[in-house]
Amino acid sequence: MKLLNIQQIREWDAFTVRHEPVSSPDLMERAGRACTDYLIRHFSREYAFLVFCGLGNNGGDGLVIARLLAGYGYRVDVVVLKHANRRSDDFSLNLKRLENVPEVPVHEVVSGDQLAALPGRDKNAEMQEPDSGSRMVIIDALLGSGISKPLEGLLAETVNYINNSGRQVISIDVPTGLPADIEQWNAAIYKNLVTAHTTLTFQVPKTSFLFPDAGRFCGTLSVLDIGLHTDFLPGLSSDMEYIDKAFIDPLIKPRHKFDHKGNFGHALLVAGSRGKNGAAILAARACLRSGAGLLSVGVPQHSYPILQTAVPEAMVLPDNSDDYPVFSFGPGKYTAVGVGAGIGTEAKTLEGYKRFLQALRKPVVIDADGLNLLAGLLKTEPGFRIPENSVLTPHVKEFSRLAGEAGNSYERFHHLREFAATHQAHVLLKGAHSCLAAPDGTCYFNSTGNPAMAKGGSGDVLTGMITALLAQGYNPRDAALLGMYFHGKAGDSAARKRPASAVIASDIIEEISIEVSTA
Ligand SMILES: NC(=O)C1=CN([C@@H]2O[C@H](COP(=O)(O)OP(=O)(O)OC[C@H]3O[C@@H](n4cnc5c(N)ncnc54)[C@H](OP(=O)(O)O)[C@@H]3O)[C@@H](O)[C@H]2O)[C@@H](O)CC1
Ligand SMILES: Nc1ncnc2c1ncn2[C@@H]1O[C@H](COP(=O)(O)OP(=O)(O)O)[C@@H](O)[C@H]1O
Ligand SMILES: [K+]
Repeated sequence: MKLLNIQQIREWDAFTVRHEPVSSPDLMERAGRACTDYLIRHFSREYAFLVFCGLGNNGGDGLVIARLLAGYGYRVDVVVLKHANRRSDDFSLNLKRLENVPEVPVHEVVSGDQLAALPGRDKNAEMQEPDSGSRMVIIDALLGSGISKPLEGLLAETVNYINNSGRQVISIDVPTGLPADIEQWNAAIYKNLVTAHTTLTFQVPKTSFLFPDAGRFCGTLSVLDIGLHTDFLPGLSSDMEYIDKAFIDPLIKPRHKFDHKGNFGHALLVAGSRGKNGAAILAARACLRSGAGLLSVGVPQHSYPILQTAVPEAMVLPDNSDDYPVFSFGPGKYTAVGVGAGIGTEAKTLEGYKRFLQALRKPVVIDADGLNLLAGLLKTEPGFRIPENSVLTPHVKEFSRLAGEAGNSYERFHHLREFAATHQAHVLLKGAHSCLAAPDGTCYFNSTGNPAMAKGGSGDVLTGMITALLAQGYNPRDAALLGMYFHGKAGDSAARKRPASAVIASDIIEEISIEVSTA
């Protein structure tokens, strides 16, 4: 899915109105309907809703949601915040429609002192007397993608009220006060924003949601299809993609009846050192679960029995050293290589690693200490070149060793693009929305994964997965995208079986399933 800026989303909206055709109020109805469907799936009628509406179209969405929820028998109160004189036509129309639903009280707020009189203000009383009222959820439909400046006055006070309410907050389209385009975001200026538990956004994620500094205000993100006209998309230019099932499924190559292991490549992983054999084991298991035909693992000698025992499906290639790898073997006959997880940064490792990379003519994934050593090589040896067909998988700290520190996540994104282009490498910056930068400047943001994966060893699993995909003949871009997407998906499956804090990297491996899914 292409990622668009707000101007493009507005044009898409207008295109849909003209070409479907659909009236603008009907499109708003559709948006409100999609949110309501989500809400009734997630909340029983024991919950009540307090819907905060601004005077623009985001507020209009809130009014539709309130009307529809009431139709399903939920208790709903609406707060209309009179923060300006103007109101949008579709807002006015929906306020009129709500007049025909007498069971939904509408509270007009013109000044901050009225906030204290709103329903559900005393959460503690409700907790002590469970029968006295339903659990209340706040719907934030104050402002959406239309914000033009930082919030002040009544809007800022209301945002503050919402954030301190102790209630679950669900933002419609955009958390109020957050600029939707990352170019507009500036943490020093935008200080009054809703911090949502969930954001229900229309059609596409907004770019600011994907960067940690700004995206942290969104909570869990849910992208709702409101049926904007797909004919609009081919004519659009965007060098940012959001990777979802529709993008990924066509990339997957099927297996055929007469296939044999020789068709799926021979991967080589060079990983682990004394005290870090776990990295080699995790990468090796993940590699095998991701479809490599054969796997050899190059390890220092003390690791030999450990690997043979822990991963019987893999062959083990003992190095000419006891504690850490020195790359006494060459890149040889292998189809693809994964290098770096847990190898350490000893001088002898660096020496062997440099020779190894210079001789390498196969696709390679470089991770962890492999990246730290590479950062040193790029600094001390100006002529040193990253091998062709490389996929680099740094986390933020590793990336800053390669490309320098950045002041914020958007600046880091520019460094990422620049680095991928300069070195003609695919660089996958890991995080909540991992981002793959391709040498041609296109950036691909991941949609899968969750905080259960924030634990040592998750990255080693990703290395093993991408190595396997390269070994099977996927080009570096597709191997990195499939690895990134299915790694997150495996993490999501693992997190459905256990609390997030209890998920470990081995659980992610158990859930790896690289296939076209029906769900
Ligand atoms: N295609 C789609 O995806 C669809 C989108 N839809 C919905 O439309 C929403 C966008 O609606 P929108 O353009 O009316 O803008 P919205 O966010 O309601 O606010 C604008 C109002 O707020 C004002 N204002 C702004 N900043 C301010 C500030 N700091 N302080 C004070 N005032 C400020 C601004 O005033 P102005 O800047 O013009 O003076 C104007 O009056 C979108 O998020 C989604 O929910 C769906 O209904 C259908 C399909
Ligand atoms: N909050 C999160 N949401 C989604 N994915 C996450 C989150 N935290 C970590 N991950 C994923 O887990 C992996 C962690 O990798 P890394 O930091 O290299 O860990 P390690 O080196 O300890 O194995 C990355 O692929 C990252 O995208
Ligand atoms: K909002």
